[in-house]
Amino acid sequence: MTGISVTFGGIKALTDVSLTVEPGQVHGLIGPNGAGKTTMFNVACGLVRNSEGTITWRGEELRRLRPAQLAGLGIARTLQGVGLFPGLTVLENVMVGAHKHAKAGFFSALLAIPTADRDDARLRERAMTALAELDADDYAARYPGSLPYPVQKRVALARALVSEPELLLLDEPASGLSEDEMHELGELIQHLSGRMSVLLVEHHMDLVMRVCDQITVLDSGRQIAAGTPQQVQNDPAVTEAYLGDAVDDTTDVSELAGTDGGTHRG
Ligand SMILES: Nc1ncnc2c1ncn2[C@@H]1O[C@H](COP(=O)(O)OP(=O)(O)OP(=O)(O)O)[C@@H](O)[C@H]1O
Repeated sequence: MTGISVTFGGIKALTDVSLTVEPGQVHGLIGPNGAGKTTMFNVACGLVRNSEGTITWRGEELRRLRPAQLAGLGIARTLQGVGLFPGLTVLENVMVGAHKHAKAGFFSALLAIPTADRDDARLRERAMTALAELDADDYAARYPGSLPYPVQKRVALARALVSEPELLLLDEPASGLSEDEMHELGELIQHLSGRMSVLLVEHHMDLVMRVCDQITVLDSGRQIAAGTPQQVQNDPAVTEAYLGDAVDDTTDVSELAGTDGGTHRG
């Protein structure tokens, strides 16, 4: 992504931000509240349109990226929160993520079209494999609403993984997780980077510093630093940006709590 700018109703949320997720690398996107991380992430998913800049994927410029195109491009994402379908079982939710691999497709399978039987079996197998990788296969027959939040997050991740993406976009995957669960998530992300690239938007610095190969730091919609975890940690501009945020947090943290990232920083 090169020279990305985004304007919301006259307000610039991003100004000339560039980042490249290299193959097989974990790229962290960090910054204080309201820095523009979610906006940049949403541009990468096709949920927000950039007013300037270019997105290049597999050597080709994507002129108009739409969320529905992602799977076909080999890109999968998880969003903040969980976003599972409450009326489908865990297994069915994950199968939705795999449907591009089936000839007839999951939806034909739901309609019980006979020719879909073989595809359905393949989908189930793939979905079960993804759930097993996330240690969530025991919950296959359960409904998401009956499961603890961290398990729901694992299922959402399984749904993203089942399409075997080349690039996985993760928006705050550690939110709501315990220390132990976060540690496991870190190990999983490192493990996954053996077979895909990862763009990680995350507030938990210890996780970011542990798993990322490269980090881009935003503040007030601008890129203020980029480099390895060590380079970024030693960058005075980064410390300064976070120090300012800590002061803000004491005043408006309750206002920010429970929002989905489209928050204003006083
Ligand atoms: N849909 C929107 N309409 C108007 N302004 C928006 C919208 N989404 C984000 N913004 C603004 O754009 C800026 C960047 O917000 P963004 O949510 O991308 O930051 P962030 O770094 O993800 O923040 P947080 O860590 O709090 O989630 C903020 O000033 C925010 O208020």
